[in-house]
Amino acid sequence: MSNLKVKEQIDALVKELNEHTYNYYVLAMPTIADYEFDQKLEKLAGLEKEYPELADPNSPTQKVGGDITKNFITVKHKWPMLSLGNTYNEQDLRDFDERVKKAIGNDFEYVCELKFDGLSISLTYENGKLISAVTRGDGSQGDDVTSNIKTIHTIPHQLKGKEIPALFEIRGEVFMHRAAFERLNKEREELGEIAYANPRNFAAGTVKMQDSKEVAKRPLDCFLYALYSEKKLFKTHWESLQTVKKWGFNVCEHTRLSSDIEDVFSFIAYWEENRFKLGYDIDGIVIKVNNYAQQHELGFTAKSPRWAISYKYKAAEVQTILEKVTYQVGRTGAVTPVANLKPVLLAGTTVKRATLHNADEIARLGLCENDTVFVEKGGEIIPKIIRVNEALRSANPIPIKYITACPICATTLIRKEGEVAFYCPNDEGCAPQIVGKIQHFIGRKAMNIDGLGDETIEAFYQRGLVSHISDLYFLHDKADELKKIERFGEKSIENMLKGIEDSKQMPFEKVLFGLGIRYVGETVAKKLARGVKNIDNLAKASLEELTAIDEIGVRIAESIREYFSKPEHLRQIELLKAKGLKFEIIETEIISLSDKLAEKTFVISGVFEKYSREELKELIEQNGGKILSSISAKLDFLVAGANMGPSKLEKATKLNIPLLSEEELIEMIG
Ligand SMILES: NC(=O)c1ccc[n+]([C@@H]2O[C@H](COP(=O)([O-])OP(=O)(O)OC[C@H]3O[C@@H](n4cnc5c(N)ncnc54)[C@H](O)[C@@H]3O)[C@@H](O)[C@H]2O)c1
Ligand SMILES: [Zn+2]
Repeated sequence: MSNLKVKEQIDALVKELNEHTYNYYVLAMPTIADYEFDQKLEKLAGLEKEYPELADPNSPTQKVGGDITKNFITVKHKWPMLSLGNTYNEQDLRDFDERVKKAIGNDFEYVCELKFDGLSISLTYENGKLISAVTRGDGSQGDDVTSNIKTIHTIPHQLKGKEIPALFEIRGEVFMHRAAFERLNKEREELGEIAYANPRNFAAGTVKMQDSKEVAKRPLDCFLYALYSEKKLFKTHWESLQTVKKWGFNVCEHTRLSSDIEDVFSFIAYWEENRFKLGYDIDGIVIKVNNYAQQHELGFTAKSPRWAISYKYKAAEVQTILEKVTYQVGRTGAVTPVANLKPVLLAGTTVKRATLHNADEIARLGLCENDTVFVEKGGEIIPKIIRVNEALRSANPIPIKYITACPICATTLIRKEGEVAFYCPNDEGCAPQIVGKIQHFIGRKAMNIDGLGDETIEAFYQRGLVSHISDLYFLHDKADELKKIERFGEKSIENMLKGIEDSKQMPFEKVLFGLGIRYVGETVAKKLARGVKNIDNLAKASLEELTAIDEIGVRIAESIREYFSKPEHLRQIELLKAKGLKFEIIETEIISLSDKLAEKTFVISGVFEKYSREELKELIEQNGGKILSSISAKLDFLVAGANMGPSKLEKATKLNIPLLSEEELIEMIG
């Protein structure tokens, strides 16, 4: 090959891999499988080795992938946070073992650990107290996400015990249990929000959120797996793991000390079989030379330690036949295609269905009727179709055509610009949408109506008793018809009617959430309720007015405008109002406590320890102060908490605006 050709190949690979790295770490939306990514990376490394003079110093083989955001303070790592070399096969691992032996002889042990599929975090403890938590970032510096990490229950804020070193760093992996992922992702889907592809992406997205209160609502966990300190505390990694466990850290129990590579292979084989029984995802195992002095002897490459390697599992996959594609219609009208498969055993469970996400996915796969497809069960709970086995395709394949009309009500589907999902716009006449909306309204997080369940709503709808939310409040006139429903006794009817009556006392924010406006989830409903005070203000608010409210973006604002443009929605609201539901917030009247802050203006930003932002706002107003929405020369004080955006800080400094801590503000009020 000519040098020019090689250079072209290297450049193309560098460009492609950098794009994938961006998709993976920054967008959290990889477009190729890890295995394929790693194959390409290996190919690049091979070319660079053969033609070192053509290598690009910016090559992804030379640096740790990751991102640093502008939303957090950047912190330099005391010890770089590196990646790990990886392999997918036995021979590579034997080669690794040989390299180690060549360097340090035969007298050593390995520690085998699970390779948790989350994101790495570095925690620093001073005098037993957690003082900072930083992401890997680009390996030499990362984001300070301390207040978010403090919401993780298994990470101790204060260590107990005597022999704890004054200063040390401990590293581990933040992840989300599969069950929590499934539950939260389902909630997101129901709200019409984009679902996360897997628990790792969900965990990574959560750690980088701006509001720690939101982070606290999403259950994350963390396993610790490496200790760093200036002083030599232990001789071996194994010893350090046993000890940090006693200090109160969560160390995974599935860790093994192996005296040779054969034992490592049995650990690998065991977890290849059993990994799906764990409540969380792993993507392989990690093997580390146990003795620290030997680790030191082996050293590092630019990107990873020479004393450790990961053995990654290829995602479990199997071939089967696509029997047909069916379509589900959700509460918001979104139509989701589902692949119905010839049942097949995969990683211990029988798979009959696989998600197809949307029309683009069907096109990407190029699916045809009766295709033989490869189904993969990665970390994800719902298996997915990876690709088609084209060799087994019939001579005249018929491509799967995404439906153009709703499978339930036959209305022509629409797709909004910039969105991937098709919708059935017939929200007033399409059964799953009608039933789904009422089910959402009565749900635990919305109106929480006692004595009513999803199946009852379905039965009521079938009998023509309800087709709108407001119909629930007319049920008391229909006692005779209710009695005719099987297994629906007098007592149940009474309970239900009481539940419905009681729901009239639910606060505005719950009613607003219950209406099921697309993108208006629980938290958004709360912010809106506080921002607009009542439904009439919301109905007439312009896009600008809506987006001026804390955390309300254009997408949500547009969805609200659209909701109120429909006469039927307005009619429903009038009916519900007439029935006595709450459509305005009960102002916790601003009780004037003092005028100590009179004529002073404040902006509150960041996360606070003692009070929520809302509480601080209330305190300021009760003492005569005024809240402004943005930093300008007019501003008197910036009340600054943790995790405040650096750009805000910069602006305030430029304009010479004094910063106040939570305590200082409280002191001012006295
Ligand atoms: N599909 C794509 O588009 C794409 C793009 C970029 C990267 N990737 C994937 O990401 C990988 C590279 O990511 P990486 O640099 O984070 O490497 P890695 O994830 O393969 O290995 C290093 C990481 O493993 C984690 N880890 C989990 N358990 C551990 C344990 N017990 N001990 C030590 N570390 C443990 C740590 O977070 C550490 O940072 C590649 O192998 C590739 O498959 C995929
Ligand atoms: Zn429909």
